[in-house]
Amino acid sequence: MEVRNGEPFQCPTGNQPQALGERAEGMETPIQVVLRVRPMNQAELRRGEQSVLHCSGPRTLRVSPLGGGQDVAFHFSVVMDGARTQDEVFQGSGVQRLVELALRGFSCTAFTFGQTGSGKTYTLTGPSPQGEGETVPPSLTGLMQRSFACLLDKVQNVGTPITLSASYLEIYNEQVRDLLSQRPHHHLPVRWNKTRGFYVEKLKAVKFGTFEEVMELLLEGLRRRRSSAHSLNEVSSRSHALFTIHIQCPVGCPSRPKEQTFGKLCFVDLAGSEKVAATCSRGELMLEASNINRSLLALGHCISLLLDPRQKKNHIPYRDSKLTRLLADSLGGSGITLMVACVSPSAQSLPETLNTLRYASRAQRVTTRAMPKDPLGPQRLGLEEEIQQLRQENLMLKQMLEQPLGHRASRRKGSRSGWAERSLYGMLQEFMLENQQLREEKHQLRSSRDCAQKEKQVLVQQLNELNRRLLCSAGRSVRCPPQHFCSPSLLCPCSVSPGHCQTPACHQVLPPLCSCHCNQLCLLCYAPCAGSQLRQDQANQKESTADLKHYINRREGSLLPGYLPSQIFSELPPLHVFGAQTKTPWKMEVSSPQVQTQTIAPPPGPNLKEHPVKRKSSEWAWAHFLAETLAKEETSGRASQVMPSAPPLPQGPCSTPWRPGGVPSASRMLEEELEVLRDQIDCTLHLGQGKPPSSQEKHFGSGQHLPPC
Ligand SMILES: Nc1ncnc2c1ncn2[C@@H]1O[C@H](COP(=O)(O)OP(=O)(O)OP(=O)(O)O)[C@@H](O)[C@H]1O
Repeated sequence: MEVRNGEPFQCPTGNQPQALGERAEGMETPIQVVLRVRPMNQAELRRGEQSVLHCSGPRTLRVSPLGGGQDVAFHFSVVMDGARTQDEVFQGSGVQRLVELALRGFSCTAFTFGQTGSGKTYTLTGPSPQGEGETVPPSLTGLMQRSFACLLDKVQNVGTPITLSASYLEIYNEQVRDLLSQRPHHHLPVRWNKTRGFYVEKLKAVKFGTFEEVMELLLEGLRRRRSSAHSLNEVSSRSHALFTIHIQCPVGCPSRPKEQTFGKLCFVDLAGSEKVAATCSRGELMLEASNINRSLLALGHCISLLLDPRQKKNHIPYRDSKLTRLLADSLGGSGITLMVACVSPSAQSLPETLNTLRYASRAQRVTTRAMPKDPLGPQRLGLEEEIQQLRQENLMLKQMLEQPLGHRASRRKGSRSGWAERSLYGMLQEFMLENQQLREEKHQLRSSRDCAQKEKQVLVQQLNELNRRLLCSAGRSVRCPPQHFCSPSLLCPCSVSPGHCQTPACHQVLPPLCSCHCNQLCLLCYAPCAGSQLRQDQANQKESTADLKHYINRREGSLLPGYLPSQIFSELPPLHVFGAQTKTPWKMEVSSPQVQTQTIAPPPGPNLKEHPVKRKSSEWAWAHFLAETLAKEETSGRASQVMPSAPPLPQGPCSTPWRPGGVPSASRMLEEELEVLRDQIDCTLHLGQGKPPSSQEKHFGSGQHLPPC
């Protein structure tokens, strides 16, 4: 391959688009590039600018730089200078061949490219109408009008009904507008699918059958197309415009008699690249110029990548702009493309002209694999039917989604989509039910946990109380000698830290454990009990002791003057001393809902009869102890011993005179009396426990402990 100007050069072979059509389909075919040089316009002539472009042949353009530099040659399929008429351009550019290929089902594109004011719109549509209602002279009409006429002429000659329709859109500031719509400012989205490639959704396609109809559509779009004036062009297009004719040929068409074809002929009038400084664009013009240049840059980038076969197989960034998306098929797909590069001969425009020439040189090396628009032929019919079915199914599913759930589930039984839907909704319902069950289970577990915690608190409280009782029982298991009653080594734990709790509420819960001073602590918190109650109890204790002393003296005093009672009372545990010894007052009476304080009826005595205070079990425990001691001493004969330290017998009336030798009978009487007293005490104590005393407990001996509380 020959290399010119540093780039590979493929020698043009005349009317290449026509040669393309004669070649086999599916072959790699380069983009055909026609270069048109417009004549110098009035402004350039007024400024006296020189021409730097020279056509040295039908396919060669030479650029002669100012200052006498070396000429640079560019070669294209066709090169046309400014003297060529519109008809010559149409005849020589190969557009007619494009029309033929479009009728055979190919997707054909002719687009113009160049800087602003270089003649692109002029080449495609001719000069702008000079006034309202003015039409372009037939001699000046562009490639489009001539192509329309050519197409309609061929269609009429085919003899079979061919459906023609046209759409016209512009890409203005990267927004697609329908130029045939009554709402041209409404933006249309660009979509893609496998069968159509990129396409504009909801783009209006208007059927036509005559030249007048299609010209009406063209003029309608041209009127709506955005254009503005700047320093280089009074009527400068500010958008890329795509006018597309859709050609639908039925089966039996001479070109492809066995299949239906869908050809396309698209004319693209690109907005011109421009330097903002040169056009003095400001505001909206500058924004438009920015968008135009950006999209043209994306187009040039795609073309550059399409030059490399490896890149072409990988990824071409068509999505960089709306323009490249809509030209994707024409550039790298199955279309046939003709590019008309327009340049100005003026030396002032040389930099932009060189850019256009380089751009066009690259573009003509891009190849497409030309294929009819509908290569599948009959298979397409089946695909279309399937597409139609899928569309209906899609529509149906959309309607079902809009319906209520229950109604939806009951419908469409037996169909595949209905089965899938039922499965999904069934699973959803199952999950919801399971979720609800788990929530309820969680709630129940929480309730059980709370109950267990409360139960645990109660059990811990009970355990503490049992521990306390156990410790108290352990401290009480060794009987204290009267003189060391509740010695410190045997103190129950509550006595270790007396006085730490002054809360009286818990002091009334449990019965007294024993008669030691641990009894005078709170059974729950081990705090000392209230002082007023202690004083009362001390008083009661004194009275109880006095009553007992009096009772014994009354019965035995005359027989054993000054001995037995005095000994007994000298050994009495200092109940009254406890209160005096301890600074903290003690409480002796403990009551609870379960165990009520038991009153004991004392033996009648001089003071007891009218004694208003009832005896408590703790008090009578003392009496029980004293009586038991007395009985033991009487039995062991200690009663004959005389205690010098014994206090004198109390003096008082005595109904029974004392007789020598009467001690045994008196002892027996006393023993009987003590037995009665013992029974009463036992009964009282067992009543405090809520059970009757056993026979064994009823006759516990002197060496036995007091029954547990
Ligand atoms: N071959 C030609 N013969 C005579 N006049 C021409 C030719 N080409 C262009 N002109 C004139 O040059 C002016 C600019 O042309 P045109 O509007 O087609 O440029 P353009 O490339 O489309 O510019 P833009 O990109 O700004 O739209 C117009 O007045 C047009 O009539």
